[in-house]
Amino acid sequence: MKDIYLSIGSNIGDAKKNIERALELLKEKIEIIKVSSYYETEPVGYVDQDWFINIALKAKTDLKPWELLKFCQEIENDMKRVKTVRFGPRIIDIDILLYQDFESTDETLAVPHPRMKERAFVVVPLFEVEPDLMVGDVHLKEIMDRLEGEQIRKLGD
Ligand SMILES: Nc1ncnc2c1ncn2[C@@H]1O[C@H](COP(=O)(O)OP(=O)(O)OP(=O)(O)O)[C@@H](O)[C@H]1O
Ligand SMILES: Nc1nc2c(c(=O)[nH]1)N=C(CO)CN2
Repeated sequence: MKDIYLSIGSNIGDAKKNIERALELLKEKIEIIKVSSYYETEPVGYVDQDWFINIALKAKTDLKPWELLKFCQEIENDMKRVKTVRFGPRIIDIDILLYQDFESTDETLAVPHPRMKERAFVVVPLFEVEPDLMVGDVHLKEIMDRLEGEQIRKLGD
């Protein structure tokens, strides 16, 4: 079994429920080890949209990297994700952040996720799940300390 880290986000409808549904569907093929708190996060990239709810999780799986991508995309499709503008609103978005020590720069599957280090909505929940994580040769704590001031708060705070 390989260790994997995923990021999940939603900003349409009941975002928390959408994420809970995605977690249920993910459990069919991956063993979830730890899920972060739910975070309300300022939209990044395309700002004229509602805030997101984001989480990160650690899991174990026997799926190969591209099988995992396909599985995540099937869940997005099952949940009727409709593509609009780039970085725009979505019912559910599941990104593969890390897959054991696998590395790829392929456009269809880039791992470690190429934009994860600059995104507080990824790094803050991930830090909660695995504070000692290394991303390549950089400690996640160092990445956290370098983040710009993008707004993020735990749901309910
Ligand atoms: N690590 C990865 N996890 C998920 N999808 C990936 C990854 N690397 C590349 N992709 C590809 O990205 C494509 C577009 O994904 P998507 O529409 O979710 O992008 P986005 O969420 O708008 O942007 P971002 O990738 O910056 O989060 C997918 O078709 C998928 O093949
Ligand atoms: N806060 C936040 N902003 C985003 C998100 C997201 O999940 N959370 N996803 C995006 C597309 O990848 C673009 N912008």
